[in-house]
Amino acid sequence: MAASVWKNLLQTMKERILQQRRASLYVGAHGYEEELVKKKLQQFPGGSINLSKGDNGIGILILNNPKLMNAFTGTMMLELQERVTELENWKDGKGLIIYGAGNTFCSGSDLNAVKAMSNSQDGMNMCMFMQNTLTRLMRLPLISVALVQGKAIGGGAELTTACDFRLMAPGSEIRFVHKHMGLVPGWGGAARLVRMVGSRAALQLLSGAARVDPQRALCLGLSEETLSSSDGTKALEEAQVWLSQYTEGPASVIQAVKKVVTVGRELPLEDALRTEKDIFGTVWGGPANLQALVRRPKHN
Ligand SMILES: CCC(=O)SCCNC(=O)CCNC(=O)[C@H](O)C(C)(C)COP(=O)(O)OP(=O)(O)OC[C@H]1O[C@@H](n2cnc3c(N)ncnc32)[C@H](O)[C@@H]1OP(=O)(O)O
Repeated sequence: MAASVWKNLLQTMKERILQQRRASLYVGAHGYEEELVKKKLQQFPGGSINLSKGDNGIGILILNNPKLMNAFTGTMMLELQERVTELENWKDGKGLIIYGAGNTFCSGSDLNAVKAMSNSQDGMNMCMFMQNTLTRLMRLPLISVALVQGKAIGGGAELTTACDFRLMAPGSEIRFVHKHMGLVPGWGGAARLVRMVGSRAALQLLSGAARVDPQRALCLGLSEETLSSSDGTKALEEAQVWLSQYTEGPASVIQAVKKVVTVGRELPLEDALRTEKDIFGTVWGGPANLQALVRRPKHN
C-alpha cells in the first residue's frame, strides 16, 4: 500500500517537473542558469505577489508594492514564478484575475534594480527569467484576466499581454514606455502584442510609446471591456462576474478548453490537431461528458 502511494507521488512529481520544463523557453543550453539568476534577483527585495485561490475556482493574484506603483522588485519576480508554479498545480482552478494594489496595475521593473543590473549579462538573465515565467503564466490551463486600474507601464503593460483578456477601469491606461527608456520590451510583450493587435498597431504603440486609454484599447482589440467603476473593490467584483461567464462548469472541462486554444495558437496545424485529440481524450467519457449524456441537454 505504502509503496504504491510513494510510486504515485513520485510519478506526479516527475510529471510536474516535466510539465514545467516543457513550458520553459530557456534552459541551460541557452546559457541560462536559473539558480544564478535567482541569487541575483534575491538581492533586490521589496513588495510581494499574493495569491488566493477561491472555492469558485477563480484565483486572485495581487501585485503588491504600492509605494512604487507596484514596480517589480527582484523578489517579486521570484515570487511570481512561485505563484505560477502553484497555479500550474491547482487541480480545481478555472480562472485567474491579476490586479495591482492601491488602484494601479504595475509600473514595470523597479528602476532601482534596473540601475543596479544595467550590465548586459544581468539584463539578459532577467529577460530570460521573466519570459520563462510569463510564458508559463500565458499557458496556464486557466482563463486569465488582467484587471487594469490606474497605470500598466513598461513591464506592467507586458504582463497584461500574458493574460487571455484585459478589462480596463475608467481612467486607466496601458503604455509601452520602453522606447523612452532606450529599450524594447523584453518580457515577451512585443511578440504577444503583435499577435494580439497586428504588426501595424503594435509598431505604433511601441514606437510612439503611446498612452492607450480604455476606448482605444477596445478599438484595437487589446481590451475586452471597459468596467463601469474605477473603485478597486467594485472593479474586482465586476471582473469576477465577467470572468464567471467563461468559468462556469467543471474544472477539467474549462482547463481542457484553455489547453486546446493554447495549442491551436502556438503549434503548427498538424501538431495542434494531434494535441487536440489527446486533450479531447481527457474529457471524452469523463464525468461531465457522461452526466451531460444522461441529461440530454438541448442547446436552443
Ligand atoms: C521591463 C522594462 C520596464 O519595465 S521599463 C519601464 C520601467 N518603468 C518606468 O519607467 C516607470 C517610471 N515611473 C513613472 O513613469 C511614474 O512613476 C508613473 C508610473 C507614471 C506614476 O506616476 P505618478 O502617478 O505621478 O506617481 P510617482 O511618479 O510619484 O510614483 C510614486 C512613487 O513610485 C516610484 N516609482 C514609480 N514607478 C517606479 C518604478 N518602475 N521603479 C521604481 N520606482 C517607481 C516613484 O519614483 C515614486 O517614488 P517617490 O514617492 O518619489 O519616492
